[in-house]
Amino acid sequence: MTSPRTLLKIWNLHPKKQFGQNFLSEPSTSKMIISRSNISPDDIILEIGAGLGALTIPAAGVAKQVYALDKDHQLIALLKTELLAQNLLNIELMEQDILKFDFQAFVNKKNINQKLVVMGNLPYNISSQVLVQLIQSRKHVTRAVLMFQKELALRIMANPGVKDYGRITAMLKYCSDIKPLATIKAPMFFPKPKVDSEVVEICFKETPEYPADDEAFLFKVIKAAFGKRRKTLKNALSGSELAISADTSIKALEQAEIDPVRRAETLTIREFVNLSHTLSANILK
Ligand SMILES: C[S@@+](CC[C@H](N)C(=O)[O-])C[C@H]1O[C@@H](n2cnc3c(N)ncnc32)[C@H](O)[C@@H]1O
Repeated sequence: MTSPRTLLKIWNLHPKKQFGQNFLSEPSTSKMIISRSNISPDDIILEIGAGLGALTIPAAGVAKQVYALDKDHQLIALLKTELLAQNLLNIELMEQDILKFDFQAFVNKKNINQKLVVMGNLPYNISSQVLVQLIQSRKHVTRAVLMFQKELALRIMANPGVKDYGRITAMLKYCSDIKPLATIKAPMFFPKPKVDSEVVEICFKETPEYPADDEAFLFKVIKAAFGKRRKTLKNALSGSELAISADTSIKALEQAEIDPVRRAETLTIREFVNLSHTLSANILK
């Protein structure tokens, strides 16, 4: 594999900071990630941010099919040429912004009748948005193997009671199991980022352990609760876009057996689900 630095130089390109372009530069790192990802020959992969193909090419060596998207028109042109030269037939490149990607329309168009495995070394600036999008589209996704900046990876794996536990942590806990697969040190990328990265596997559950009657409302409650992190739950909820009074907030919290002066980061998923039920009952009254 030609190094990212050389390849970009040949094409007279520079890494684009605004697209979070830090490319994996060691083939052995890519191989290790693919091997820990446990891809099977039946898997259909959707890769977010193909870049120069560091994960795309080894993934295609194992999976049935890889659909790889990137927003950068110039990188798509570069990678298309590289893939043609290598005669790789089970990769389809798509010039596409993941934040505008419609999973339902995609599986319909490609006539895909199985859940996708999502992969990606995510651009750091859109990592959280992509996670929310995956949670909302998870009926099409069996699992996701994603690389994040270490700090975000630690946040999404945090447990209730610690500072790192936040809105996306709680949403993921509701519907998935997460485990770390590998730490990738900053010098393994070109250009070298300031921090290390972590590869994590997010396995979406068929059914949540504590299913909410209305998942969209549960996610609104979680967002409201974490909206004002330093406030107690009664104040965070009543001052939020749920537009409820302090009385309703206290009543719903008490009915869910949650002390109104607790803070969002102390709530388990079970408590969030109960709270979404008591809040909705009080709002509908
Ligand atoms: C961190 S690089 C990873 C590249 C490659 N997968 C690797 O590991 O070397 C992130 C890639 O995502 C692409 N990207 C950035 N924003 C995107 C978006 N909104 N939608 C799709 N791709 C995006 C960038 O152009 C870049 O190629």
